[in-house]
Amino acid sequence: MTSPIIITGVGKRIGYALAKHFLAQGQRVIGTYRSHYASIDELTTLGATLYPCDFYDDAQVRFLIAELAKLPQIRAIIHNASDWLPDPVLTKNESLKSTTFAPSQVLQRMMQVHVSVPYQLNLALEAQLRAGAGDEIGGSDVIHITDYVAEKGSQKHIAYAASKAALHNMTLSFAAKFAPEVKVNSIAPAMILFNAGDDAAYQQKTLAKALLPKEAGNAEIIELVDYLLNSRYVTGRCHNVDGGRHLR
Ligand SMILES: NC(=O)C1=CN([C@@H]2O[C@H](COP(=O)(O)OP(=O)(O)OC[C@H]3O[C@@H](n4cnc5c(N)ncnc54)[C@H](OP(=O)(O)O)[C@@H]3O)[C@@H](O)[C@H]2O)C=CC1
Ligand SMILES: Nc1nc2c(c(=O)[nH]1)N=C([C@H](O)[C@@H](O)CO)CN2
Repeated sequence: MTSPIIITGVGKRIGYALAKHFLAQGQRVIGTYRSHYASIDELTTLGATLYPCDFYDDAQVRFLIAELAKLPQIRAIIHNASDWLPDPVLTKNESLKSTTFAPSQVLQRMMQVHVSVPYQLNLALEAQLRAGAGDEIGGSDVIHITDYVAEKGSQKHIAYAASKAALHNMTLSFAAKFAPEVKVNSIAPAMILFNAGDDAAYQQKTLAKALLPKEAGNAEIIELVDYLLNSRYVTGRCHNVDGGRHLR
């Protein structure tokens, strides 16, 4: 039985595509999901081991960690799960415009899903990651999927961007802590996949932000993950997949 690759947030889009990709390679995949879609049943049928876990629920996180800590070794952890929460809109006449969460709740949630849970999983699974390297320097991996806005900031997703910046800072710390067996890298995407509600005006405005105005697609992430997993010398770095947004 091969050492598993753990992927968080496999229910849809990039996480789902990553899980399918590794299953097709014959790789053992362990995934976490929050909402149950038909994709979850499909991944189970394809042989994935899946754990339901809402990262906002501490009891579910504790159970997930306890289960994963039973593994003897782990080939890689890909921290993909993410909640793209906008900042609440406040007006001087209202303490809080009709929005779902207060500012403190938005920041707490962003730090929980993008920082606290990856931090807890990395610390809890250090021994398994080192064992997963076999006898090879750089033989196992942690990948933090951040966001281009971690370096640029965002006027409408301040808490989200700050939490992604914190996630990348953990790449620096864990890369030093886990070497030489384990490589730790960030992948910072920009425009990979639009969402169903993104209208033509939004899409045109967003594409125009990059030198290469395109919706990159899952393959850009999958191929970079494969490159990092096959490397034995790349660690502690951020790998941008952003169409040259920084030069626009
Ligand atoms: N798509 C893009 O263009 C870009 C993506 N990225 C990053 O790439 C990664 C993948 O992106 P994408 O596939 O679009 O992400 P999505 O937002 O489409 O999916 C994220 C996954 O994480 C899960 N998730 C969200 N909140 C929680 C939670 N509290 N507990 C457990 N799971 C949770 C979601 O579950 P559920 O289905 O229940 O909501 C979903 O399966 C993310 O880290 C994202 O920030 C960065 C820049 C651009
Ligand atoms: N968890 C998510 N994070 C992000 C998403 C997403 O759909 N889910 N989407 C983006 C956008 O594509 C943005 O990069 C361009 O508008 C950012 N993060």
